[in-house]
Amino acid sequence: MNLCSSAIAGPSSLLPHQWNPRPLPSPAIFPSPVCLKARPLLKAAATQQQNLGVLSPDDVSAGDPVVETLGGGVDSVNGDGFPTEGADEKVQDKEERDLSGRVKRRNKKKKEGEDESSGGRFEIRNGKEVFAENAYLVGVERKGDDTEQSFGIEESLKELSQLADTAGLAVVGSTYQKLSTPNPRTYIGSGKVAEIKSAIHALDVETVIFDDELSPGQLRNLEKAFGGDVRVCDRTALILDIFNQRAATHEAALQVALAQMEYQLPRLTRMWTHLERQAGGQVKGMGEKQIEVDKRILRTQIGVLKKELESVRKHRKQYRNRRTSVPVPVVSLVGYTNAGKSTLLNRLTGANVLAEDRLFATLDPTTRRVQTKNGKEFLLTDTVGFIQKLPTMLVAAFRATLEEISESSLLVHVVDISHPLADQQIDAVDSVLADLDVSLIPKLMVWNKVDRADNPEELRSEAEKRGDVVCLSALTGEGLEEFCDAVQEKLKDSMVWIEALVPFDKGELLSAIHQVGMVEWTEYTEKGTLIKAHVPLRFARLLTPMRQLCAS
Ligand SMILES: Nc1nc2c(ncn2[C@@H]2O[C@H](COP(=O)(O)OP(=O)(O)OP(=O)(O)O)[C@@H](O)[C@H]2O)c(=O)[nH]1
Ligand SMILES: [Mg+2]
Repeated sequence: MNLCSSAIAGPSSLLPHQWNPRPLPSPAIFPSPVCLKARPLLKAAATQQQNLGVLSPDDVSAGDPVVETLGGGVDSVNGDGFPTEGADEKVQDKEERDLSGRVKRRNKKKKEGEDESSGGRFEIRNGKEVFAENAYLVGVERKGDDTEQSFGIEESLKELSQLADTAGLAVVGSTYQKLSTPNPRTYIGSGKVAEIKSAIHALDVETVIFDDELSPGQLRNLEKAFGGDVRVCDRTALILDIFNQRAATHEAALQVALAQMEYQLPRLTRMWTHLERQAGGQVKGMGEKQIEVDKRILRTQIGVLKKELESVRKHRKQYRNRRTSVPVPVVSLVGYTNAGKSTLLNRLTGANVLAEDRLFATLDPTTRRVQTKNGKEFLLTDTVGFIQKLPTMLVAAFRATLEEISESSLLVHVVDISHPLADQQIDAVDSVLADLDVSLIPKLMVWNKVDRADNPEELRSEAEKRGDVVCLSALTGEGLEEFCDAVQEKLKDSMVWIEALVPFDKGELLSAIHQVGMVEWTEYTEKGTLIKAHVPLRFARLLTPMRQLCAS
C-alpha cells in the first residue's frame, strides 16, 4: 500500500518535492494524505501501479476516431517521502512526522525484528511482491439513526475491509461502537480506545482505519492514545490513497493530487508545534507563523492544479466536439464501484478496459462506439465508480472527468443486483448524481450480474413489470440485445423530431440519420428524400437548411 512515508520534519523539508514524474507547473510538495511510514511496500505499490493495465494512449486504436482514453501518458504517482533535514535532525532519527504533524516513533527493535517475522505477509499482486500491513477497522453506529436505506455498520465495515484490501492492507480485525454522538476528542469512547489498544498488541496491528472522516485533532489524539507506533487514518484518506495508487494518467494524477491537497489543508494545523516543544516554548508563535506560510504555499499549489485541470478540461471539450462530424449520441455508464460498468463496456465494444473484482478499478473515462444489430450506433462511456461516503473533495476534483457524464444523452445506471446492499448502493449513486446536477438527463437502470443473483426469475419479471429496468449479465452476455433496444428507446427521449428534404447528392446525411436517429418515414420525391425522424439535437441543427427546404 502506498501509504506514504515520513513527511515533514522541519521548515527545510518543505523543499520542492516531485511526486509525479510529469512535472507540474509548480512543484507539488505534499504526498499522499494517509502518510504512513516508508516500507518496502512503497516501491511495490509504485511499480504495481504501472502494471495495472489501465489503458494508456498507446492502447488507443489508431483507426477509430471516437476511441479515446482521455488524459495524458501513464504517470506513476507515488507518495515518496520528503527530504528530511534541518532544524530537528536529532528528533528525526527517532521520529517520523506526517503532514498533519503527527509524530510516529519508530520502534527500531520492532522494525528490525519485523523483517524476520514478516515472512508470511508478502503477497503477489499484479506480478509484484507487496507487503501487506496489518490493519484494524473501527466504525461507529449512530444511535437513533434509523435511516432505512443507509448502510448498516457491519456492511459499511465490510466495504471498508474491501477498500483496505484494494489498498494492499491485510485486515486482521474490526470493531464498532454504538454512540449517539461521536466523542469530539477521540471519536470513540475511552473504553473502546483501551479495547483497541489491546487488540493492537495482540494482533500486531500497524494501521487503525476509521470508517468515518476524523478531525485532525481526533487523528492526533488517537495516535497518541494508541502509543505512537500505530498509524491512524480514516476512510477518506484510504480512498484518496487508492486513487493515488491507481491514477494512471496525467489527468487522474492531477485530480487526485488536488483532492489530497484539499484534504491536507485543514490538517496542517499542528505541523510545526514540535519545534515549539523542542525550544521549551521559547519560540511560541513560530509554529503558528509557519503554518500560515505552509497554508499559503498549499493554497497556491491548489490554485495551480485547478488551472491545469481547467486546461485539461478545455482540451477534453475540444476533443469531444471534434470527435465526429455526425453527433452520435453519447451514453454514459454510471454506478457503484464494482457494479460491472467496465465489463459491460468490454462486452459490448470489445474494449480492453481493466475490469476486476476490486474497488475503483476505473478512474479515467473511456469511450467506445457501439454498433447494434439493427445498424444503430451510439457511443458508450465508462466512468469512475461511486461509493457511499465518497469524499466530497474527490467529487469536486473529479468534476472535469465527470463532466463527461453531464454532457451525455443518456445515463445508464449499472447496479450489481446480486449484491445484498443493492438498494443502498442505488441510493448512494443517486445522491452523487444529484450533486452533479444531471437530473435532466434521461436515465436507464440496468440490473447487472443477474447470473449471480439468488432469484433471477423473480428479478426478470420484476424488471419487465417496471419497464424502465433491463436485467442482464455483462459476464455471460444475457440481456445485451434488450439492453441495446432499451438504450435506443430511451435515446429517443433526448432527440428532437424533424422533417427534412434531403437532396439526392447528400446521401451520406441520409445514412447518418438512419445510423444515429429513429426514422419513422421516408419518401422519394423529385427534389430529394423526404424524411421524418427523431434525431439528436446537435444533428438536428446540422439539418436546418434541409428542414427549411421541407417547410417551404
Ligand atoms: N457474475 C458476474 N460477475 C460480473 C458481471 N459483471 C461484472 N462482473 C465482475 O464484477 C467485477 C467488477 O467488474 P468491473 O467491470 O470492474 O466493475 P466496475 O463497475 O467497472 O468497477 P469500478 O471500475 O471499480 O467502478 C469483476 O470481477 C467482473 O468480472 C456479471 O454480469 N456477472
Ligand atoms: Mg470499471
